[in-house]
Amino acid sequence: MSMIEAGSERPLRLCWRSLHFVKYHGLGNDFILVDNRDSKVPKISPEEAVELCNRNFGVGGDGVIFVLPGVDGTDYSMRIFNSDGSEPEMCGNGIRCMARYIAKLENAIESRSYKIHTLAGLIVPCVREDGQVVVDMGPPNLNPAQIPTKLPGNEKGFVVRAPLNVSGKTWIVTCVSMGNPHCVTFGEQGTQDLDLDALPLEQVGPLFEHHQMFPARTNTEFVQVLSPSHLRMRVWERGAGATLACGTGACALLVAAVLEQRAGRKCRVDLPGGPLEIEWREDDNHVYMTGPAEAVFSGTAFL
Ligand SMILES: N[C@@H](CCC[C@H](N)C(=O)O)C(=O)O
Repeated sequence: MSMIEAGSERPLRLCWRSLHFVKYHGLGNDFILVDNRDSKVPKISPEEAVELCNRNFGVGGDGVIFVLPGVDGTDYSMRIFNSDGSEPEMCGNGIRCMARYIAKLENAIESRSYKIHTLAGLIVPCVREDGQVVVDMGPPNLNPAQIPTKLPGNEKGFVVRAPLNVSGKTWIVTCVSMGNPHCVTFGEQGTQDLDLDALPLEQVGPLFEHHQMFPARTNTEFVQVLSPSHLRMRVWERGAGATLACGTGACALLVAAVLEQRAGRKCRVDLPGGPLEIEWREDDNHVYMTGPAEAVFSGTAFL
């Protein structure tokens, strides 16, 4: 028999199982981290992740990240469930948090790199002694079919400065995958600069996320160019909504800014939660992200 708790649609559980977790954040993009090294299967379901991420009825977070055993010679594997229960291929702020968590679990006392298998391929974070984490995010993918987007590529086959009609307004967008899909815009057609503070993100964000041109939905970065080495962004994340930071998004916007000849290959990217240093190196075509990741608290959740 189940009873309904006052003020919620949730049945009152008469028995439950417990789950140890550690809460981390990367510039305010916050995650519930689970030590899942004893199993190849995540300890909780996507539905339970939705409950855990609820900021009133659960722990609260933008996602749940699992530290799983490595495969094919990697040290570990990462899987993540967004706060809506969907599973993205990669998570930039999240992998910095995971690297710090692994260093804690291993009682690492010096700088250490980890080979981590993800659904986006091999990602290599390095925890520095100052606590900053440098992540080799791999190469960007500009192939429209693999981003994926239905927007047509230009003469080089890339979606760069393409028009996208969003509820009657034409935005100019560049699409990049960092293992997960990103739609980057510097503003509407015919406008010079995007006023990020005036942007109605809660209204316009979902229109991009669920746009028919993005069969797997998309993360969307709205960008202001402060200088050729200094960018500012707000983000509407696929499966999480408006977040304070998006690491893969910061990488995608740097690539888009270079392709649109708005910035150089090494930039400071200001997100609402703080700055990241992003570099798209010509020698290996990889994107590198440097930023913090902090543990906030640990606890036991009841499921
Ligand atoms: N905030 C993350 C991105 C997490 C996944 C994203 N919501 C998606 O569904 O692709 C980051 O820092 O990259």
